[in-house]
Parts: sequence; structure tokens; C-alpha cells
Amino acid sequence: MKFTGVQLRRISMPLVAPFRTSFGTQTTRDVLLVGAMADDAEGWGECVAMESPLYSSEYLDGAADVLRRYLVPAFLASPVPATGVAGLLAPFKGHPMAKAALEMAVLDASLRVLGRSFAGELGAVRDRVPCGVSVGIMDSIPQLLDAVGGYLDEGYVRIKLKIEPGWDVEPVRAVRERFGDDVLLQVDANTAYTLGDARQLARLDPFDLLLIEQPLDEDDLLGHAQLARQIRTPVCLDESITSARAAAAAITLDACRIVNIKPGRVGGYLEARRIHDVCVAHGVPVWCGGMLETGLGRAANVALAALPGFTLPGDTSGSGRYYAADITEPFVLRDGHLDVPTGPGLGVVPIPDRLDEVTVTTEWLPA
Ligand SMILES: CSCC[C@@H](NC(=O)CCC(=O)O)C(=O)O
Ligand SMILES: [Mg+2]
Repeated sequence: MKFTGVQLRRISMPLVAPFRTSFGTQTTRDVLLVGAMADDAEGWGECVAMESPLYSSEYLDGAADVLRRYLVPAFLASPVPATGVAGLLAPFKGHPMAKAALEMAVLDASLRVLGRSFAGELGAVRDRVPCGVSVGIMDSIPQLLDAVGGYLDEGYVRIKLKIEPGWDVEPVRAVRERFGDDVLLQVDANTAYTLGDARQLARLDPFDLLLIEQPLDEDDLLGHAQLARQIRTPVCLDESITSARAAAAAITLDACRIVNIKPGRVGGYLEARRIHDVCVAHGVPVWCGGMLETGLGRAANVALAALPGFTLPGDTSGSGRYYAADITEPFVLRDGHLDVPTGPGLGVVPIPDRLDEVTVTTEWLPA
């Protein structure tokens, strides 16, 4: 396979509704796409970095810069197989989301030539996955209950509520009172609390939550271990799990009992699989997190979510959760599940007209 170059394409996708978390409110999702163009195939990667460094230290323009100046030239100078991309890029410190996007594009191109799907390559054991949905912080409890009711009507099998100090026990209590105890329910704090909030977080214990996601700072494994001894709700980590090694450390320190796996956060789908394997070896359930991906990243996430250790519904919602029109054929929920793509590579491709409608800039980096 001979790569002729790499395309960096910035797109801007309006959200169907504002999405508010403890670190801010989004109304559009700006995305950096990476196109790995070879003589016999093209592959696509999606960089999940946000426009601003609010979820993690990466941000879209920084990812574009490190790809343009370091990662893409290193790859084009010595085009290794997809399994070699992470090692080739390791000398460049950090930037897991940028690295993940390039690895994903190379993997997609390679698998298309081989006629192999992402699901087949990663080791999927299911042909459809149960889907959860992430629900933002709202202006009022009634507004929240309307949103949750709508998602349950759509068939989502698990509800995740974004929380922050001042919006935690009340919304959880209201959802339980309105929709009952059988709804699979969890919360995500995006690092908004401190160990000093343990008593407040323990007030969530009576609501039988599946988990509380990332209550404390990304680098506070010991704090999460101490918190886990003060609350009954299982602690799940997201931002803290940056690699398989970090997952092993978090589990060994009893900092978490569940792991949210996000390929972009950990440097790619191959590292994501390694984290899955570490967690399975420790008996720790995992689920697939989301970064408001377009259908490209969504396709890869759904394939990943079909691996055996993904025993909890992920944030693998339908395309319509965020976008009125996706850049690929939309992912549509059916009986609360999404079908795992079976075609070569990602199994989906960007629809040229849709892609052009949302494109802000494109750059060509020739081999
Ligand atoms: C803008 S919030 C992105 C990070 C957040 N992601 C979600 O809540 C799920 C988003 C999705 O459905 O893709 C998380 O911390 O888990
Ligand atoms: Mg999270």
C-alpha cells in the first residue's frame, strides 16, 4: 500500500440542541478529520479533540498543528502498517487524540484493502450493541424529565446524566421518581468534585446508580480510591484512563471498578483494545464512551463496543442524538441497539455532498 498523502479537514457540525456539561455548553461540534490517501484505498480518522482544551489538554487547532508538523510527516517518511503507527509516533509526547486519528485513518485504509471490517480486526463478538445516551445539564428539572422521557421513548437502554455541584441529587431523584427504579441510570461529573464533596456524593447512593463517572481530577487516582471507600455507587473513570498502563494502575489502586474506554483519549483503537484486555483480565466491566463523534468515529466505536468485555451500554447513541444530518449514512437506533458495521474498514464513508456542506478548511499534506 503506497500512501500519496494525508488530508486534514476541519468540519463544523451544528448540534440539534445545546449540550451542557460541568465544563461548558456546546452548540456546534467542530471536528478534525484525517484522510489517509493511498493508491488503492482511502482511510478516514476522526480526531475527537474539542475546539477548546476543556475536556482534556488537547484542542482542535493544536491537534491539527501537531499532525501537520510532526505526526503526518513522520508517517509519510516511513509508512508503517497500522499496528506500527503508535510506536512510530511514540517519540512525540502526548497528543493521544491526534495520534489516534492518524492511526484510525491508516487502519481504515489498510482494512479496506484487506476487505476486513473494524469489528473483525478488533475481535467483535456481537453484531449489534445496546445503546446508552448522555443527557446534559439542563435549565430545570421539568426540562430534564422531558429530555429523558424522549430518549427512553426512542429506546435507549441506559440514561447518563451530566452532573456538577448544585445539579446532582435533585435531578437523579427526579428521574428515579418519574421513570422508576428499573431504568439503568448513571452520572458523569467530568472532574467537577473534590474529595471534600464525598458526603454530598454519598447522597446519590440510595438511587442505585450503575456508576459515577470521573468525579475527581484526571490525575487524582488516590483521591478516587479514597472516595470509593466513602460511597457505595461504583466509581468509573474516564479522563484518568489514558492508557492500558493507567488502567492497570487505577484498578490496582482500587480507584475504579468500571472503565469508560474512549479510543481518542488513549491514543487509538488498538490501545483501546489493550485496555479492554487489561480490564477483562481484572474482571472490570468496560463500556464505550463518546465524544460526539460523526458517523466515522461512531462506526469505529460501535465496532469496539462489540468486544466481549463491553458489558455495559455505551455512549454509542444514534447519529440523531447530536446531528440533524451526519456526514455518513446515519446510525439509527433499532430496539435500543445499533448494528455493528460489517463492510471493509469502518464500513461507512463520508458522503461527499454532506462533507462539503460542513467543511471549513481542507489541507493536503503530500507524501
Ligand atoms: C462534550 S462532552 C464529551 C465527553 C463526555 N462524553 C459524553 O458525555 C458522551 C458524548 C456522546 O454521546 O458522544 C464524557 O465525559 O463522557
Ligand atoms: Mg465522561
